[in-house]
Amino acid sequence: MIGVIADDVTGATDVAAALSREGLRTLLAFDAELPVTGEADAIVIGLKTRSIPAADAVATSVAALRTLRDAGATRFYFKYCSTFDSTDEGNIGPVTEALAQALGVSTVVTTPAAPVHGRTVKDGHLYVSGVPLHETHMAHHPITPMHDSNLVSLLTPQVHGTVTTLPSSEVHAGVAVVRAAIAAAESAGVVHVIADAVDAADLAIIAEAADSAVLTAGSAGLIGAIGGRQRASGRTASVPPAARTAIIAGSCSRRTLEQIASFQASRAPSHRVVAEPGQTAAELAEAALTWWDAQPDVTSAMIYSSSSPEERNGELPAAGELYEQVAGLVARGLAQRGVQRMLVAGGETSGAVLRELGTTVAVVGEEAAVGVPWIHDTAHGVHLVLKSGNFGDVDMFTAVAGGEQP
Ligand SMILES: Nc1ncnc2c1ncn2[C@@H]1O[C@H](COP(=O)(O)OP(=O)(O)OP(=O)(O)O)[C@@H](O)[C@H]1O
Ligand SMILES: O=C(O)[C@@H](O)C(=O)CO
Repeated sequence: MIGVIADDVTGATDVAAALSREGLRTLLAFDAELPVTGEADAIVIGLKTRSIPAADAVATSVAALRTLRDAGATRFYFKYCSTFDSTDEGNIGPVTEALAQALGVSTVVTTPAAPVHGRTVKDGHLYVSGVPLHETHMAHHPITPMHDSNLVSLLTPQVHGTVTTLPSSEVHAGVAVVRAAIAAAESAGVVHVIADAVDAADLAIIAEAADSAVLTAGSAGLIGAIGGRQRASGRTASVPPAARTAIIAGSCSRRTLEQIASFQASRAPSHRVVAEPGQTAAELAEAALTWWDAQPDVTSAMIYSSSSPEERNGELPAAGELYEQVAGLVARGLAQRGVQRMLVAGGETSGAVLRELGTTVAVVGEEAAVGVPWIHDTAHGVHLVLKSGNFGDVDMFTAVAGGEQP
């Protein structure tokens, strides 16, 4: 069985979708330590470790590894963001090295390439739809602004071990050559091998070459290819009810801002959360819920704090954390009001929502967009779409919320 540790919850659903797409029965959990039970080909544990202090991220990830081992996992994957969201302190490097150490693994093949999401790695550089990472909106990310596209330069300050690349010339030479390159890296004491990959065929070669690897790392791309090589017992799907949808957006990624604008252009109601100095999360959430209560009770509606880099200039320090708390409290209030369908935009935002809802496990359903599945928290009766900031078509909010009204 495959065990995946994901550094945020939208990333976890992205992986769960990739594995389900390959026919693997996939369980999704959101607690590092809670035992996971149930028949599965893969278990994905979604954490909220991307932007916390590295030591905490390491401790939580190693705890999740123990949980996955106890559940019967025999090979492991560390899922980080396809835009390599991290800083010089981590957490991609420290977590990879801690997991490797815990598993007795000396060399880890790693790649953020996710061609289905437009992420490719060429000559050790990361591209988003063909544009070098640091020239994209990721340069303005509120938590992990990315100012470089060279993955060796990005990873090296985060790690103790040596970092090298697996160039596309070797990937294209086929499985035997890649296998030999990995073995050579192992002999040379290299810890991190960053693989080039621009399409599914490249990932398939890397996955086959890494067939015996106990630990690999990257985005949903490589693990999807690894999953495609496993025996699959057939996915389970859970269908959300046709009911009004609440959209909660905290992502400030460009695509989310476009989706918000498109939803508003469709004349759907929306409420913007803007914190004034001294206001608490509870007050802001209460105001948002009062607004929600005033909407017609069949209407899908959106509550959002997302804003452009220019708008965020005037924000209070620590605004991000405040807005995450607001999102969580709003979700809890909506669930208490019987709302069964929620779309949450943003990984950190989604983590806060799951925490407030008390969601610890979920069943993976159909994809609302590529890499964005519906998930069903059966314990709390809520169906959720946890959307990575940059994922989904521009009209995704309207598509998820519209046409589903009773
Ligand atoms: N108006 C705002 N000003 C400052 N920060 C904000 C504002 N609105 C939201 N935020 C914060 O920005 C961060 C957005 O991160 P989040 O992970 O939710 O989105 P994302 O990075 O776009 O998504 P993903 O990680 O899935 O790509 C959160 O901490 C959120 O609370
Ligand atoms: O890899 C990605 O881009 C996403 O799964 C993600 O992690 C967003 O938070």
